[in-house]
Amino acid sequence: MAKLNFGGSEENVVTRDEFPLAKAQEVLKDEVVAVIGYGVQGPGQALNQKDNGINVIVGQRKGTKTWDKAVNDGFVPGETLFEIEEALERGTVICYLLSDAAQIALWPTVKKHLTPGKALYFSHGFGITFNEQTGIIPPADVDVFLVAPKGSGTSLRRMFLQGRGLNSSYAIFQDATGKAFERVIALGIAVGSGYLFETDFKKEVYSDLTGERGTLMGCIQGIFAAQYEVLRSNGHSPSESFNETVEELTQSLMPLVAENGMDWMYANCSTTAQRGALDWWKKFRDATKPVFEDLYKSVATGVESQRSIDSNSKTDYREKLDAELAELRDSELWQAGKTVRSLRPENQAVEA
Ligand SMILES: NC(=O)c1ccc[n+]([C@@H]2O[C@H](COP(=O)([O-])OP(=O)(O)OC[C@H]3O[C@@H](n4cnc5c(N)ncnc54)[C@H](O)[C@@H]3O)[C@@H](O)[C@H]2O)c1
Ligand SMILES: CC(C)(O)[C@@H](O)C(=O)O
Ligand SMILES: [Mg+2]
Ligand SMILES: [Mg+2]
Repeated sequence: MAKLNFGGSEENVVTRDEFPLAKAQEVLKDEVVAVIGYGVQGPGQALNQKDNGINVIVGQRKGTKTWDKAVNDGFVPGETLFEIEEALERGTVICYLLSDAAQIALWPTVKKHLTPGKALYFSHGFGITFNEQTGIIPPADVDVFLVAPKGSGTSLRRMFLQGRGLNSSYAIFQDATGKAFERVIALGIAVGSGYLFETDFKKEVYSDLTGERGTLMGCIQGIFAAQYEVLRSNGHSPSESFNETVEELTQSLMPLVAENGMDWMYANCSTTAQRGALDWWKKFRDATKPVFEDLYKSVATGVESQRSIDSNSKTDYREKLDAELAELRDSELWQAGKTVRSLRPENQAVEA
């Protein structure tokens, strides 16, 4: 394991150089990896493992759309695709990739099949950290660990197909066999991680819930909406407001940040823009920091996990989420975005 310097702090990181795919295949050669759940992470992780030569099976409810999706993706009923209980029975590693809320309902069934020496794998610290809310308390004689890809399962799969890798964090909650470390790292490599950085279950879930509610998803939509509304109320057209809020960010500036950091992106903009951005970023930090403090508190006190469990355990949770997504999609901002996206030359070429 390499110790790398992250801005002055040393952290443990496992890279593909020290743990190549061949080693992962060797560690997992006698394992049956059962992926339970085929939503967003399920397909990404199951397909990457399949393509990496791991003995992977999928557990799904027959007659569901996701069962059909697994078949279309190449999983064969009776060979590599089974009803959930049968997959739980066959699996020596159980990748528990139902939604965090759904994991609660299926837990008694999963627990029944966790015989000594098996491994219980999560992609989030949620179920274990908030076990007073979830009731997920594994038996002592199984390994329990997580590999949490830091991005969507869709990106995990796309990047794998491009020969790239998404970074993931890993954590071991319970090492019953003495082999938890090699098992979790092998799985991390097999699911398509570029590298794996060490954390624990609580830190993973606190940071993840904060990030997705914060800059990654919640906050970014919030600041997009705020700037767009100010531009619109001052007489700017929808296309101009959208371009100056979203399109330029995703198409031009964020790729520069991804490539070489914020100062590199700044340096590739005018000195006028640099002067203004350097003057204004601290005001935005100071304005939003109290909101982030509230958010972290809400995560750490279990308010966010409880809200997620309560809303996503309802039978109509999907319809409710879809209705709220449609509201976003139908807003002027994102409708303007739809037209702007259609004007991208590469999209016009596709339509032609
Ligand atoms: N979505 C992501 O890209 C992502 C990224 C990192 C970590 N994670 C974590 O990975 C895990 C899986 O997340 P996901 O987003 O792939 O889940 P998801 O919301 O897509 O749901 C996964 C599966 O659960 C099934 N399901 C829902 N309710 C069920 C029930 N009552 N009984 C049986 N099956 C049911 C769904 O049909 C689906 O097949 C979670 O712990 C999540 O936090 C997700
Ligand atoms: C993809 C995310 C936001 O990183 C993940 O945490 C999730 O919950 O879907
Ligand atoms: Mg998350
Ligand atoms: Mg995340």
